[in-house]
Amino acid sequence: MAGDKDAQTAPAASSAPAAASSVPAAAREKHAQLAEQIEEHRFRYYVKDQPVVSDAEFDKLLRSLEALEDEHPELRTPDSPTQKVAGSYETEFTAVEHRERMLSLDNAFDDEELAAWADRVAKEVGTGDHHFLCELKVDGLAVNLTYEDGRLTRAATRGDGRTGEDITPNVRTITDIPERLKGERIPALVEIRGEVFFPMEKFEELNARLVEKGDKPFANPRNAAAGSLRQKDPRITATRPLHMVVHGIGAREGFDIDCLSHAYELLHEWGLPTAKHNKVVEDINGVREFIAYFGEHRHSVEHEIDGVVVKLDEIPLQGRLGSTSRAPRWAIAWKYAPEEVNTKLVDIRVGVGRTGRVTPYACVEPVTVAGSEVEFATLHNQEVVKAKGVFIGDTVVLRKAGDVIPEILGPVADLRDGSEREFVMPAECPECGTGLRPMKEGDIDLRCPNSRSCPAQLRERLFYLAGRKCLDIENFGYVAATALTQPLEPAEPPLKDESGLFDLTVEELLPIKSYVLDQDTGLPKRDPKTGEEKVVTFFANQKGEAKANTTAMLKNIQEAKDRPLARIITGLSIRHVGPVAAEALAREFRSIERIEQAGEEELAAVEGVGPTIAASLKQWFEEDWHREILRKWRAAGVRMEEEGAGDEGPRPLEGLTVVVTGTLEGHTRDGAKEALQSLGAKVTGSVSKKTSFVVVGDNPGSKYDKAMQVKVPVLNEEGFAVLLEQGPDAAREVALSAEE
Ligand SMILES: NC(=O)c1ccc[n+]([C@@H]2O[C@H](COP(=O)([O-])OP(=O)(O)OC[C@H]3O[C@@H](n4cnc5c(N)ncnc54)[C@H](O)[C@@H]3O)[C@@H](O)[C@H]2O)c1
Ligand SMILES: [Zn+2]
Repeated sequence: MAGDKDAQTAPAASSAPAAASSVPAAAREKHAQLAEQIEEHRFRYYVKDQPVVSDAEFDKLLRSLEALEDEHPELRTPDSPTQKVAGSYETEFTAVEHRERMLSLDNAFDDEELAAWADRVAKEVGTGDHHFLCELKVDGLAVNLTYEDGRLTRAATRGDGRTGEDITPNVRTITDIPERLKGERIPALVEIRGEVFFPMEKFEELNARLVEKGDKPFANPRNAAAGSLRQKDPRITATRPLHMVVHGIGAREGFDIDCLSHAYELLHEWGLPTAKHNKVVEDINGVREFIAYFGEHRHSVEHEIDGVVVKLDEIPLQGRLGSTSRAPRWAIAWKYAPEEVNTKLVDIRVGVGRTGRVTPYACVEPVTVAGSEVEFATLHNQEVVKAKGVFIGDTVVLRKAGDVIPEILGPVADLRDGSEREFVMPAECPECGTGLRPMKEGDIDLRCPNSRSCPAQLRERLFYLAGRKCLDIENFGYVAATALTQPLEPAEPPLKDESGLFDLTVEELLPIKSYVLDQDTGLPKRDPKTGEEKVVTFFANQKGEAKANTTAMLKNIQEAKDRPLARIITGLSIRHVGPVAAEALAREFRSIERIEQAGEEELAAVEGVGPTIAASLKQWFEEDWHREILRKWRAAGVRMEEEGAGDEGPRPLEGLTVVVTGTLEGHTRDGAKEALQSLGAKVTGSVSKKTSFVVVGDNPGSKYDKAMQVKVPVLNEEGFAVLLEQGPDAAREVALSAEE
């Protein structure tokens, strides 16, 4: 084996140039170099579980080698990396032979290659009926499970396809994998192939644990799966949340099957973890649909996927197509655009948000991933930075999944040279210099407590207030927010907090000169030509008159006074009070004044509010300058009440607290709620002694029992109508009361 391994790391030696070769020396040398690099990467990937390049980079190397061999077929010797499944390495595990070879897969990188493969299949299998089985390509590591008379007797990694590593004790710790198959038609022998994976949502936790112990964190979940499974001590494997998905069958005895898809059904009955999303389709269009569908729903699958594997479903036809030394001809892998890339973590800086939260973020060497260029990635808080085990200067794996904001998965620890340094959370706000602190005991997040005049917080608040979720003021973006709160000139900004927003005059705006700040970093943008910080006169034109946008902005600000109450509340940037809570508050209290007057418990009882938000609201109203904002806005004519709140009809149910449960005929749940609320009742979600009535429809559930327990009057459909039409006294008379 040792000799074998040497040959793996120096393939050029074994394919020494034949004297009369027509291949130019340069091409030969290039080939040798590429082959060596590839073998090195494979070793790091398969044996050390610590690759130093991304899969995309690796695939590119392999493709270049293939291209070179296309050009000079003489270079395509049997020991070229293009012809082999992977390396045969000597490792800490006992080597075991697979009964049937475990192969890799050929790739299709575009529709043309996919269609060419489907055509080739059709040609080879003749005119007969055939189907394509579409499977998801699970991103993990391949294992081979041998079951003899239904008992798991061995588990192995893929290795070079013929010989793998014996990892039986480790695999026995995976709960998905049955020790014994159950059910009928259990064969004398069957090799089950599948992919072991590590769930994304558990990944951060694992790295945090490793870092705490002083061990190297993993760069991504795939490496975590491989590294967890390939542990010398299976007790360590047992602590890792590994799962498996079955994706193939190897050698078998006493097990005749016509289609792979049918075989999976049987495997499922035996208790094996088969895939949930497989689909048999008629033709290449069906394949395309499957690929397109999961391209869009990639992240609603329970494991990471990096593509789709298309297989000929009919097993006899698979046999007719056969395999190359590396891959079956009856299957092909379609790879989605990679979501993970490697890049350099140049720096970690901190940004200050609208509620004062100070968030570290990563500045990386710009890379393109999932179609867009990424320069920054959030790191959430100082604990997350520590838990991820990343240092400034590290090469890191950056992930951008769908619409999700980019994140750093982990460091490529094997590339460290000692120059990397740990991130230290600053003690002071980068924008106003105030000392940072947690707002209450136990908080991980550090905040800048200077919420009124910290320029970053004010700028962010104002930008949010003018934004879509709140006042939706057109022509009022990040530059306007910057210019109004921290201009270069004049020295006094027009706004020192948001109280004066509706009193702005055009005269105040015209002289303003300001930087253009980058929203991601809060730093001034620079002119690409001169390298100097950009300064703009944002509101005035060259003649010193108001720009059309400025006039429009001022007009839009005035119009925004009439936005619905919930949007005004959202715009106050009260901690924890997002649009949903603001809606609930507006619906329940119908005016800012009533919210201010409400007790903490009363606030907390509102569905969608709760104790955290209630406490935060109370705190907010305690600040003088917050109340000043409300006073000035009110004076400027901003709507502080729900429409119709002042002139509504009688509120006969004022003071009542009602719970609605089960389905009521003639009302939706919300409809019933609104009817009650419009008459002044408060509607809550949980029954207590303070509840005035519980309205029950069909299938009322536990709230009904609770009502009976605490002896709250219960109203059925009819009782509910009485309550709405005749009020609480009449309703009490028709209530179903608890049996004494
Ligand atoms: N970053 C690196 O340094 C490095 C080094 C070596 C390999 N790699 C990566 O490892 C991957 C491994 O290459 P490979 O040769 O195994 O080829 P591959 O991953 O492209 O395809 C073969 C493998 O896919 C897996 N698979 C997942 N779902 C499957 C399904 N439904 N049906 C069948 N098989 C399924 C099987 O384990 C099979 O062995 C590539 O993505 C490559 O980029 C990376
Ligand atoms: Zn600050």
